[in-house]
Amino acid sequence: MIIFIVNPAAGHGRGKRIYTKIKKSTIYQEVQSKVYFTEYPNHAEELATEISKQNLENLIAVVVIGGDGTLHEVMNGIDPLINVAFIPGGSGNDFARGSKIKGNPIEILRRVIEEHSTDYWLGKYSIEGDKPRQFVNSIGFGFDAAIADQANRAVYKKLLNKLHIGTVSYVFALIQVLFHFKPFHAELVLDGKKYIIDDCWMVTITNHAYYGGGMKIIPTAKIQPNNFSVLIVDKISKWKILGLFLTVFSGKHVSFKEVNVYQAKDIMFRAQRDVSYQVDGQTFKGKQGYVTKHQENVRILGTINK
Ligand SMILES: Nc1ncnc2c1ncn2[C@@H]1O[C@H](COP(=O)(O)OP(=O)(O)OP(=O)(O)O)[C@@H](O)[C@H]1O
Repeated sequence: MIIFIVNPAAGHGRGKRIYTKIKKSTIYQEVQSKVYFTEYPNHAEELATEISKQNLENLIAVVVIGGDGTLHEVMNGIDPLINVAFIPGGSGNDFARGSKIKGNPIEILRRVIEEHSTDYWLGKYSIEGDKPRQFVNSIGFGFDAAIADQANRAVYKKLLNKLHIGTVSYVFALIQVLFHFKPFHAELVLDGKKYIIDDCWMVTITNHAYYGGGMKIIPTAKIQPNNFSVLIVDKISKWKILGLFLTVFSGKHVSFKEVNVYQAKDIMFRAQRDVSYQVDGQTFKGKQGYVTKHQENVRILGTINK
């Protein structure tokens, strides 16, 4: 049996269109299934929690159709022993890029039924000592999160998304944030080693290479149990940060002298003031975060086996 959790609003209706297409396929008729549609923010998490309480012996996987935000919610509600699959229907879809989920939705569903899988290690994070939650792709503090925050709140985003040029809203937001952003003082502890960052622009902690809808934020980042890849940008000029965002799609930005990449499993971040941070694309404000790699793996179905 397969349980679908569909966010009909993801990707401006793409989630719903994908499920409609799947429903008409022959492979869908071959397998017993149940579907839940999300109706509001955090509903996917509630549904995943409910599903986890049911004793479903013949469950192959919970298949998420939506964006990275929906997957983030499901991962925070689901029992880690339940297999999860992801059919990208959002606007960013970085998890699909990072975990090699390729092909059209029917092909992905076929691989789910054939139980092609990849092990995946989530990140665990706690902000200001709050109850830990999990992230799928990345958590990042500073300039990039401020851009995402600005874009998420901007009135022009909806319009540009409708015109299918949503990325342009990030360019507008980048320019807006660039004018008023002030680097901050931060302290970072990577596996016990302390780093003082005087003019910190951003710190990003990732489970795989992709971010922000296809940017190769840390090109060398690999899915693995032991470490995150951590990117620090400091002491950079406003002009050069523009250059950084132009080269991030190719991954060439990591050769800038202001960009440093580390590997670490336990990370403590503390800024001197509240800064923007993003978790799997959702933006917030905070000062202090603790991030650690999840010990247990989850099994992601529908991937292209390596
Ligand atoms: N029925 C609904 N109507 C409106 N919003 C919803 C609904 N169901 C869920 N949501 C919210 O939609 C938001 C966006 O979902 P999601 O991140 O999956 O898609 P996306 O933003 O299009 O894709 P991506 O994160 O890959 O860019 C989530 O915050 C989720 O809580």
